Amino acid sequence: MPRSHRYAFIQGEDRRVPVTIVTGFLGSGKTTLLNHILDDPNHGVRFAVIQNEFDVSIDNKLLTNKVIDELIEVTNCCFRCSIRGGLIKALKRLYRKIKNFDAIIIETNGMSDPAAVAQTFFTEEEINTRFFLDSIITVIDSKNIIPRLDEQKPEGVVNEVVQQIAFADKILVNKTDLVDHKAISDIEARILRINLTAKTIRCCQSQVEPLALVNTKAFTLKNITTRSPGFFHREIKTTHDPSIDSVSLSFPGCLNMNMLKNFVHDLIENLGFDLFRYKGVLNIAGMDFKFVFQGVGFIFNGNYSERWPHGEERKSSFVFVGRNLKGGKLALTDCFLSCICSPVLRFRLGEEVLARTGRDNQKRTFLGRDECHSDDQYHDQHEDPPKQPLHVQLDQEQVEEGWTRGRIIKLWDEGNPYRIELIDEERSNVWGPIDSDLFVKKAQ
Ligand SMILES: Nc1nc2c(ncn2[C@@H]2O[C@H](COP(=O)(O)OP(=O)(O)OP(=O)(O)O)[C@@H](O)[C@H]2O)c(=O)[nH]1
Repeated sequence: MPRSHRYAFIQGEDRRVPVTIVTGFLGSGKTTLLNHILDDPNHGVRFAVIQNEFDVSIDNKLLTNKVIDELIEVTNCCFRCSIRGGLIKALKRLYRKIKNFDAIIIETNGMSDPAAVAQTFFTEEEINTRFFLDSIITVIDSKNIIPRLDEQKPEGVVNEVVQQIAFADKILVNKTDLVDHKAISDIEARILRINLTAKTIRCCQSQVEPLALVNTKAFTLKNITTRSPGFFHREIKTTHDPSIDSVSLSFPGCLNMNMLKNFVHDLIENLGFDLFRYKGVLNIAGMDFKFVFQGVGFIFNGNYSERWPHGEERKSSFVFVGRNLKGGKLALTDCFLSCICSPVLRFRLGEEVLARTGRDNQKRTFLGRDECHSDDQYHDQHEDPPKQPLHVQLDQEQVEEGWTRGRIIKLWDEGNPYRIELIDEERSNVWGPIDSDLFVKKAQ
């Protein structure tokens, strides 16, 4: 449906705007759902989106090029605190623009209590006159949900995942591609034990027909007060699980991609399951494109995305949320900061150097010529963001003795400080991954 033919939401006397709350644990697929709804050209609905972010704003950077009529970000002082105060302000800001959209989607931050968000629509008179709570949708990650449900919390601390399921009107059992049928049935049985009335929908990549989710009037006071008799009088608790913490930072400077690969690889291998969610946008030395990464547990995803706009300060930002990060908190920040490198290199274009290629001149320490792109390919590739998945190659243990004379033929080649043509029969090309004597040194 073309966007000029608006979907008629207003029926009868009720001219209020429907609000959908999307909740779900960290990394379950909420932003994926939002993107799916916003990308769908058929519904013709104009959306205002309110995103509740961690300390560092990264999610709106992941919602790139979307048709959003209003986007408001609500950043918490602490990633687990209630978003209510910020939400009320955001909704009031939307009063003035109410003609610009047909529906609102609120994406909560994964650790929020959906009941606290829902209460806003009943305790604030001003909000209740213009908006109504249409439904609470909880997205769950089929791969990780069971251990999260089974987690033993300290006395008085709520299990966020149980809360999110308990208050849902619809539950999207997402990431079904990562589990088998039996696991999905087990998950649905567990959901039923917590919430008897919510409709469950199995999906992959949060692919659910948008109009089955928005303006369905699935939220009813009868349901919520049956599930939670104290809903209206419920005190919003902010008792946090002390073992869950977040680390975030935004900092200037450019990062050496190869150092970063080593560090991220080790980090994920060591902390694995306890890393609930991590994401970031990084400024990689020698690259004109932002490197966007995100992950849940052991599943890491990273790629170059859009070009850094002219005039925008190139900064790196990241956020990690997990269990028992405390000890590693400083180490985590330090590791990122230790990957900052100087964009000014020690050697110049054309200069002769010694490249560390390994014993017997195997020349495979960095990169064989066949794997390097020709200059034409390089330029072609840079019209679009280069696709360089973050996977780890550099292992100091594997670097054997052996140096080969070569000539620098390119500076900052795909995140590597040097591309070197070796002076040998094959004239092989290798990358100098870090500007250090460990890898590239002055020719004698
Ligand atoms: N394999 C698989 N991956 C998925 C699926 N849905 C989402 N993902 C991936 O899971 C990761 C987290 O997805 P998001 O949509 O960002 O999750 P989120 O709930 O918004 O995360 P936070 O807001 O950070 O808590 C991303 O890397 C997605 O690409 C799915 O159905 N299958």
